[in-house]
Amino acid sequence: MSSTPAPLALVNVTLEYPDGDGTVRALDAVDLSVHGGQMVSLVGPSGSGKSSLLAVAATLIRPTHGLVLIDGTDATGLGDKDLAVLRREKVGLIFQQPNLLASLSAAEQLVIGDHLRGRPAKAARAKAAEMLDVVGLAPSADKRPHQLSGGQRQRVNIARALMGEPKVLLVDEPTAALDHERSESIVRLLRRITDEFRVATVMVTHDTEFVPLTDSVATMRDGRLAAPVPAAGTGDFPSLSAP
Ligand SMILES: Nc1ncnc2c1ncn2[C@@H]1O[C@H](COP(=O)(O)OP(=O)(O)OP(=O)(O)O)[C@@H](O)[C@H]1O
Repeated sequence: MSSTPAPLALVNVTLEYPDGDGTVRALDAVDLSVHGGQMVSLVGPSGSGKSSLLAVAATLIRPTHGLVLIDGTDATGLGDKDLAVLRREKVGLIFQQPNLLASLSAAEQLVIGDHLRGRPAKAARAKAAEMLDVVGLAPSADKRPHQLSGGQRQRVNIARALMGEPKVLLVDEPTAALDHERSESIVRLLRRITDEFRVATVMVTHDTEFVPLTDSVATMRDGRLAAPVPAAGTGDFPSLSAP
């Protein structure tokens, strides 16, 4: 066993939102630990707390109680500035909608936010080229969003999330806007990235057919998270062993 801390650990996390005179408990004593190279599917009915869990893990929302450990650092103990740095350096976020800027090329989408990391422009451009290559988009580096397919735009989104070499990748419904074939290739890409970069990945998904491509599946219900179970055998996925 390695003594390296899990890149992502939520310990007894509770999140309450104000609701009229009372509160809604969106997360209720959630424990989750994700290791480098591990990909966890997060499933559960609408309103069960999946987006809340991602937002807390991303340090975008502070939990009401509990600890959020990112690469061993307790995010709940940090001020806003340090939190922003931690997020930028350790966490990659991939939402359903790529949110790309219409006037920028694929490469420019990756470079534009990168100056906040203090990387020189030339190195940022080289990193962007490298990451576009990782997601199979090197030939499209100069294309703007309208010249790319939905799947390609999602690949740009993924490449952008990798620019800071994150330890944690949080992915919210990455295939919601895509057809079956493109959805499968996006989940396979996330699987490969998780393996190659040894990142700790949590993917919220409604597409349970892709769950077997991940290592384990954790189910949310009413803000409570059941302990993850192995994903293998949770669905019929004949092409699972294909590269
Ligand atoms: N900003 C908010 N203010 C008040 N209540 C909220 C807020 N955001 C979420 N909630 C409530 O918290 C609970 C969990 O919501 P959350 O969006 O995390 O669930 P979800 O599983 O992601 O749902 P979906 O699959 O529909 O996206 C729900 O009862 C929801 O109504």
